Amino acid sequence: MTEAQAYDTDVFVDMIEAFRDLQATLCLVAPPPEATTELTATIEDVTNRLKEFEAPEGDRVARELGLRGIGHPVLVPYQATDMSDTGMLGSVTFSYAHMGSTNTVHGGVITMLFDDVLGMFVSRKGQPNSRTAFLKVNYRNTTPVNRELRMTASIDKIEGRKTFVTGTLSDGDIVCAEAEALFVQLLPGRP
Ligand SMILES: CCCCCCCCCCCC(=O)SCCNC(=O)CCNC(=O)[C@H](O)C(C)(C)COP(=O)(O)OP(=O)(O)OC[C@H]1O[C@@H](n2cnc3c(N)ncnc32)[C@H](O)[C@@H]1OP(=O)(O)O
Repeated sequence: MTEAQAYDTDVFVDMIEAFRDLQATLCLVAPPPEATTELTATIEDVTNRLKEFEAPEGDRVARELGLRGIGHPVLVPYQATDMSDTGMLGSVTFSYAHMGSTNTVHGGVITMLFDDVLGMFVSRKGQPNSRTAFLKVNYRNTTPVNRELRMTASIDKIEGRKTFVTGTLSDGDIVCAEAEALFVQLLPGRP
């Protein structure tokens, strides 16, 4: 993105934050039918207004790679707080939008987070243009929503086009989930 577009990116992230708040709030309410119908129309109005700004692949802000997890409406926003060539530390706070059973995070969302975080780390410190070949997640304990959790990622081995990585998600001293994954760098010319 150009410098002029960087400001617009910040404004876009504000909109995504507002959308995330909507998603989390939707998981907490029980509106009566009349209010639901009225709110549905309001959401449809917003969607139709946004459609006026549809853009070609490459110009879409949510797909801006540097913003992954933060500028994307579905991915989980996380912060990478420290990154070396072989390891990464980060933090993440899940919201009510990510809830499976009461106040705990849906397992599929945790797997999505690992795919995104480990994929980002492989792109930056392993081999760019890699895709997930496998991703195994062990759920060790339930994962709470609305609590800052710690993430780690590390590159264990690189063999040819293959980067083997592991990751953890912890609540203080409690390991919530662990992941191991293989990312394979695409052959030249592969879309
Ligand atoms: C800065 C901002 C960043 C931004 C960063 C953005 C981060 C985003 C992260 C999201 C990442 C995704 O979700 S990606 C989307 C989900 N994943 C996919 O859709 C991938 C679908 N699968 C594929 O496209 C393909 O199977 C590939 C690319 C994974 C591999 O195909 P290929 O290139 O033809 O390679 P292939 O010859 O089959 O395999 C190469 C080597 O890997 C091994 N291998 C391949 N698959 C496996 C497997 N499942 N389990 C074990 N080993 C495997 C082979 O045995 C071989 O080993 P050897 O004989 O060489 O020893």
